[in-house]
Amino acid sequence: MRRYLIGVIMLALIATGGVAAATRTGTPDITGFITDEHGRALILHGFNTASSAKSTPDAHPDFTEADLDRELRDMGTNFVRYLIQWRAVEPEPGVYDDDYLREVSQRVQWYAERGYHVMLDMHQDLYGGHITPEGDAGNGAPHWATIMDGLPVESQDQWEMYYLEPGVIRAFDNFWNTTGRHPELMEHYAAAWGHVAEYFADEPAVLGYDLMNEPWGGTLQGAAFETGPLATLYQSSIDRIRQHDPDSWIFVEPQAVGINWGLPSSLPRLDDPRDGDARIGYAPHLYPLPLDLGGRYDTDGDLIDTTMNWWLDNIQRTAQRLDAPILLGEFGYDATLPGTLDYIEATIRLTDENLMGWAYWSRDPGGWGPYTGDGVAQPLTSVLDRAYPRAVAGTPTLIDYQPDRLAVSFIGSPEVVAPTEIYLPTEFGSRPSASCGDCAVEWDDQRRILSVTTPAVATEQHIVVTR
Ligand SMILES: CN(C)c1ccc(C(=O)NC[C@H]2N[C@H](CO)[C@@H](O)[C@@H]2O)cc1
Repeated sequence: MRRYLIGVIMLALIATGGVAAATRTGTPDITGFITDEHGRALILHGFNTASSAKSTPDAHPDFTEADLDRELRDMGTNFVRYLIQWRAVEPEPGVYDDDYLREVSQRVQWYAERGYHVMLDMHQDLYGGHITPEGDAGNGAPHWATIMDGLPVESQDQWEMYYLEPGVIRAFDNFWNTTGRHPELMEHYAAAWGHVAEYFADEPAVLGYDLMNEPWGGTLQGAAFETGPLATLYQSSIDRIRQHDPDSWIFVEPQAVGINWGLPSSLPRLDDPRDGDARIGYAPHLYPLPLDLGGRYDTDGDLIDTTMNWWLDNIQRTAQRLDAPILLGEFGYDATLPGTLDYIEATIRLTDENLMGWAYWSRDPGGWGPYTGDGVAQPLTSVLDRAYPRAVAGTPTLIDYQPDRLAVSFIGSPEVVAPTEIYLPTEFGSRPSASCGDCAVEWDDQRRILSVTTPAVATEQHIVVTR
């Protein structure tokens, strides 16, 4: 049955022109970079932290400062897609819980003190916890915004199937105002983002905001959804954020269904009213359909590679339309299955080749995660512990990682005088050497970061670090 489904999907993807990208050649289609306050291009490596925030009463992830120290020591990450919940931000209509935001801020400080960049993800799955009386399915929206008009939600063994329940579809249709009866819900959501941005506008560690996790259009799907209420919500949220926060990056996601798998998105370009260059980022997720159907990279690797290339071509096409840099907001799989570590490595190699950052799904303990529930490191940590350029003093043109060396090339800039920072795992030893032409090199053995200062000129710079 699974093979049949995969065959049908291949035909569908071929029909949509996806197969045209099966054999990618040439230089990557780069649509800009996420930059820091020094003008450096950021290559972000980190985790979604954490799925547990969906169900904890206080909406904070089960994650401690010691957990972060372990992650930094073991994998040298510099980024977090940090899950927050609308239910906690706005527990009653127009009433914001600043105690919750203060508690979020305390956790943001953990990251700030360790040089991380934080993206706040207004996370939802299945609309919200109030789609079932037990609160055991969805997460995100508060009770007052969950309007199902009495339609049923039957218990489901597979969590994704809740999305097809009449009550859940109606909750989404009321939120998107597809019913025409609740325009206030999207207005509340955008205003909540305005309040969050007002709270964090002066927090330098907060890189930006991911406006909605994996949007679902209810009865409205595809282009009608993405160019309709989804674009409307994004634009009103951007406008609300920019009333308080002129400089943070604002990230948008396509609808999850189809695009996670490799199909094209119709998301339209959005306007950033800030002074200066737009700071809108595109943050799609990657879950190749053959894996979603229960495949494994050791047995279905060729098809997975093909769909990953379709995914790449389609997200780059959307990013060009949005004129936005790409950040892979989620990817991951059951790391206890044969082949998964090779899949994860292949995904990270794809992000290197296309000069994009990523957030692994997720930081939670368990088969997909880097640690067991007892904090014991899993083999996944070794795959994710990989040399990479955290910040680049210009426009990156190459990231080429091999087990014994890392090559980074970029076009320098007179406006960027801060050094290029490269994280090196312990395999590179405590005295790594770099060839970098006319440059100055500084090694921080504690943080395992090599700082390379190159001429601030608009010529191509090449750094090669060897073990
Ligand atoms: C039917 N719909 C709308 C649907 C189905 C499946 C996913 C999904 O697997 N998403 C991938 C991962 N992302 C979330 C967190 O953002 C995780 O719970 C999923 O494993 C999303 C939407």
